[in-house]
Amino acid sequence: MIKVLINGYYGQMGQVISQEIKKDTEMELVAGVDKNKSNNCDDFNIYNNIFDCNEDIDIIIDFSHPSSLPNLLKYSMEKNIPLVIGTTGFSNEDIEKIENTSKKIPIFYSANMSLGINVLVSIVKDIAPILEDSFDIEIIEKHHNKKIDAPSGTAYMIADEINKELNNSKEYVFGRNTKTNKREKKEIGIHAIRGGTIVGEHSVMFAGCDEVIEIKHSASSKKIFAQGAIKAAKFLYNQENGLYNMENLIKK
Ligand SMILES: NC(=O)C1=CN([C@@H]2O[C@H](COP(=O)(O)OP(=O)(O)OC[C@H]3O[C@@H](n4cnc5c(N)ncnc54)[C@H](OP(=O)(O)O)[C@@H]3O)[C@@H](O)[C@H]2O)C=CC1
Ligand SMILES: O=C(O)C1=N[C@H](C(=O)O)C[C@H](O)C1
Repeated sequence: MIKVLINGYYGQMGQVISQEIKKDTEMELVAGVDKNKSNNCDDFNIYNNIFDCNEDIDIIIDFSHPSSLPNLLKYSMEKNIPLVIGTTGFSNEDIEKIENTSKKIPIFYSANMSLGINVLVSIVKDIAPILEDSFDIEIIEKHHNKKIDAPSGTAYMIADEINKELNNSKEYVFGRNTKTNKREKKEIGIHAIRGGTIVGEHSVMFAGCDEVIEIKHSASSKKIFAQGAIKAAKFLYNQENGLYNMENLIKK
């Protein structure tokens, strides 16, 4: 059995992942970490501080908050435990720290663990260079009203992947709000909507003259992310040090 610690255990994702692990025959949840909240549940301990955990852990799954990153990386590195990160809202410096730490332990990082979004990314990467000359690119994401970061990690990931295909020629414009400037060709517009219980929607629009192509992914349950994170954890368990993402998982 692969022994798992969930960081962000009492969060929405932490709870769904915990339920999914309970149904899994190859994995066992042995500890949880969450800020401010600790309860001794029936089967295992929940810690406020990851450094209080001395359990035997095979893999850590993190869906929490960027503030958790320094301790998470330090603990995983000191104990030599592979780490799956699903948290979003990281700064460029945070991403650099993740990259550096992945030279010492295996790390899997993806802002979106669903198969569908990762297929969407590969489609838009293919068509962006064909459409670039005559179509404007806009990304619209919609999420629940409890989401902290905006725009979503996935919206950034989609924009970055498109931009790489276009030789980083694009600039991002977030939520248009101007009375004096019209849209420029070099822009990718990124727009965030927050409301109710929307699980997660991402739409990439290529708007041309008299025609529009819109490619959209809609999540109707958090289970798709939890199941993706569990697959990622099983994949990462056998990997060498390095930074992995959904592309590595899908292509394996
Ligand atoms: N990659 C993917 O596929 C997906 C990524 N996400 C991302 O995962 C993250 C969590 O999402 P979600 O579960 O909905 O959010 P929640 O706010 O419901 O859960 C986060 C949990 O982490 C806790 N937390 C906050 N800071 C720390 C810390 N320093 N150490 C340990 N725990 C901490 C929070 O406590 P408190 O409430 O007290 O602050 C909360 O219990 C977000 O960044 C979200 O964008 C979400 C879905 C899919
Ligand atoms: O906070 C969420 O809920 C989600 N966050 C991720 C993101 O920021 O892209 C992924 C998913 O869309 C759900």
